[in-house]
Amino acid sequence: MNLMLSAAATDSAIEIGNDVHWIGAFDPDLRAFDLILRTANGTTYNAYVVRGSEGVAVIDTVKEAFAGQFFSRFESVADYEEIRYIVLNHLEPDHSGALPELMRRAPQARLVISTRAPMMLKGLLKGSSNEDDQHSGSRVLDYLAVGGGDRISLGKRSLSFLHTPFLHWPDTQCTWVEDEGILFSGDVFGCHFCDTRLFNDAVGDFRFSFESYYGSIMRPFREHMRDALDQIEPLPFKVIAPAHGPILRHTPRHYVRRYREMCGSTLTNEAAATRTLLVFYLSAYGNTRRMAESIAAGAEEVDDVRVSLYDIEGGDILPFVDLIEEADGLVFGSPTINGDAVKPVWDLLSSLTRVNVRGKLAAAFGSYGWSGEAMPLIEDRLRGLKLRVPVKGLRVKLIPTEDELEVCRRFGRDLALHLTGRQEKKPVIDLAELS
Ligand SMILES: Cc1cc2nc3c(=O)[nH]c(=O)nc-3n(C[C@H](O)[C@H](O)[C@H](O)COP(=O)(O)O)c2cc1C
Repeated sequence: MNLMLSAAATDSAIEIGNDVHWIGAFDPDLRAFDLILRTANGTTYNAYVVRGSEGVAVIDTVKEAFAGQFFSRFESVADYEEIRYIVLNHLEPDHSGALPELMRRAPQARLVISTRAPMMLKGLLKGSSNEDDQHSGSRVLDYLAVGGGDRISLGKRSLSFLHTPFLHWPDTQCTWVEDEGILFSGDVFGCHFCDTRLFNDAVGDFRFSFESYYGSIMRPFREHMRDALDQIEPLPFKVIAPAHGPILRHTPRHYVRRYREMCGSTLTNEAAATRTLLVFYLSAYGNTRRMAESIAAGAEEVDDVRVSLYDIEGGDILPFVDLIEEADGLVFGSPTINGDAVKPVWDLLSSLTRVNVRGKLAAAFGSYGWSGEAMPLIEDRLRGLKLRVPVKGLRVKLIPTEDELEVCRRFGRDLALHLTGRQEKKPVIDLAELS
């Protein structure tokens, strides 16, 4: 069966509840989303229209290139003059792309955004170049900013809002249609999976995509996710209508439960009371390895600190992401090769964008021959990732001597003491300056 052909043939709205329709777009050819997420069979941009006794509300739009599908589907169930509200659950361009044109077609409509959205609205619309768009852009700034618990009315039916910021943009919110039990959850519970059968009980198996979307997009914000789930779980929802992928009408609570599991603690750390310090390194000739071992040994001397030492040469770095998320301190060691740190270290540091590492303690070290760029470059990256780098990094020229290994041991001890808040006043000797 060619699922995409059937989609192309019918650009009409799909009913998802009583007077509630999906008017989104299918994008079956997309293979990489936002540069970071690979998709197996594309994605959908989900937009919806909710009818009340006094007009309709549109919830989200689609990516600009797919506006044709969106407008056709809208026109199959409503007229532009009927639109009272255009609700954007967040302003990301894949959901706001058709907004300027929709505002032009429905000049009476009021834009409804979260209280965190106005600061970004102007920035998103300033790209409009022709006069009409400029005009709609300035109109768009006449918005209604809503917070948690606020309500807008369509006569007998009303829409209310959940304040769920940072999932995954600062301005994200969810929209709740109580009488139908439909939660329009934005990107939460979404995934990149394109199947025109649209509902979770009708489409192919999309679990891999649901999980990887959480892992790449939502995971860095898991504290915010827990707050959002606290608000979502008590709702008597029958349908969850996310902004991408299948609409969850069959056992939607399973997906909420899965999110709760995924945003819980990833590990069972037997020594939960201790602080954890992870030391990652690579070493071609054993010099950085000797430094790593001495650093780990020094950290081990401090009570209540559990130290783990990992050689990341050639291995898969993904398993470390869970460990990193749970750890209190991270230390990275690399020799300098051709004026840089080596690739597995950069790969591991790149993977840190998948988790929230802000504020964790971090440090860098490594052996070098003459220029020694690796350590300062790693340190810069750690600071860029908003890690805390309280102890200056450590470099040893070529093979570490016993004295230099002793400095490494003190460096490790110093880091561990910082983790426990018991740091000593005396700073570690700066080997880079001695050599
Ligand atoms: C191919 C190659 C390139 C290197 N490039 C540099 C460099 O650009 N700057 C530098 O300071 N050291 C450079 N070195 C020296 C290493 O950093 C030095 O030998 C270091 O002690 C190796 O540490 P390891 O045993 O932990 O791998 C280079 C070494 C190799 C083998």
